[in-house]
Amino acid sequence: MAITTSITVRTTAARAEGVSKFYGTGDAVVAALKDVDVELEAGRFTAIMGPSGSGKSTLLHMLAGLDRPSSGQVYVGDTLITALNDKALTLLRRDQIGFVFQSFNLLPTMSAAENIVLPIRIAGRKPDTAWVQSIVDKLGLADRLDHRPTELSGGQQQRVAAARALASRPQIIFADEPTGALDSTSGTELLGFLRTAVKELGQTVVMVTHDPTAASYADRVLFLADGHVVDEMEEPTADAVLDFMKHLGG
Ligand SMILES: Nc1ncnc2c1ncn2[C@@H]1O[C@H](COP(=O)(O)OP(=O)(O)OP(=O)(O)O)[C@@H](O)[C@H]1O
Repeated sequence: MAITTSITVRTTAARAEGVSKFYGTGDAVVAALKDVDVELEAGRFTAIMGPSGSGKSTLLHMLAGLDRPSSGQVYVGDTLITALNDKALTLLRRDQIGFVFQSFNLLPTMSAAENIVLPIRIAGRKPDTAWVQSIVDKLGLADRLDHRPTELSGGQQQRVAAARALASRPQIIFADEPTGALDSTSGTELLGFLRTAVKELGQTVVMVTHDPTAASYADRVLFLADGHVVDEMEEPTADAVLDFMKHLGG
C-alpha cells in the first residue's frame, strides 16, 4: 500500500537575528529594540502588535531595510541586507519589497493605473499584465484605473497603494498601520484583501497594527513590549489578542 504524506516546507521571507536599535546618544539614548530574533515565514500573514513605543515600527523598518540596526543581522530571503551598501539596499527594496503605509503616497498627477505600475517602470521592467489585472480585479479597481488619486476615496487610494505593493510580486510586503486612515468598511476590505493576497496569491505580508480586529486577519501575531518580542499567537482571534494586549498594558 502506498502511503503519501504531504509536508509543508516553509521558506523564510525575512529574518532578524540579535537585532538591537538605539536612538540618540549619552543620557538621551533610547533602546527601541533589544536583541530581537524574529523569523517570518513565506506565504503567511504576520501581524506585529504591542503597546505604543514598544518598537513595532522600528522592527518593521529594520526588516524592510528602511533603516539599519545598531547591531545584529537582517535577512530578506537569503540576502543579508545589513551587509549591503546603501545603493544595493535601495535596489533590493525596490525589487523585492512592497510597502503599504498609512499615508498612501500616490503621485497626484498620475492615474491609478500609472501609480500601480510606477515602481516596475522605474525599475525599467515591463509589468506582468495578467498578474496586475488579477490584482486590480480582486481589489475592485477595474473601473477606477483612469482616475487620479484626488478623484478616489481614501479606501480606493489605499487599494491602489496595495495594488502597487503587489504589482511586482515582491518577496515580502510590509504594511505599517495600513488601515489607520480608513473608515471601518474600507479598513475591513483592505484587510480582507491582504488576507486574500496571502491565501490565494501566495504573497507574504507583515503588518504593524494597534487594532486586535486587524491582527485577527493574520495567521500569526508577534507581541512586542519594551523592545523585546515577548510572545506570539497562532490563528489569532480579536478577543484573544485584546486579552493579551490588556496584560501588556497596550
Ligand atoms: N527616530 C527616532 N529618534 C529617537 N527615538 C525614536 C526614533 N524612532 C523611534 N524612537 C523611540 O523608539 C521607541 C520605539 O518606537 P517605535 O516607533 O518603534 O514604537 P511603536 O511600537 O511603533 O510605537 P507606536 O505604536 O506609538 O507607533 C520609542 O520609545 C520611540 O520614542
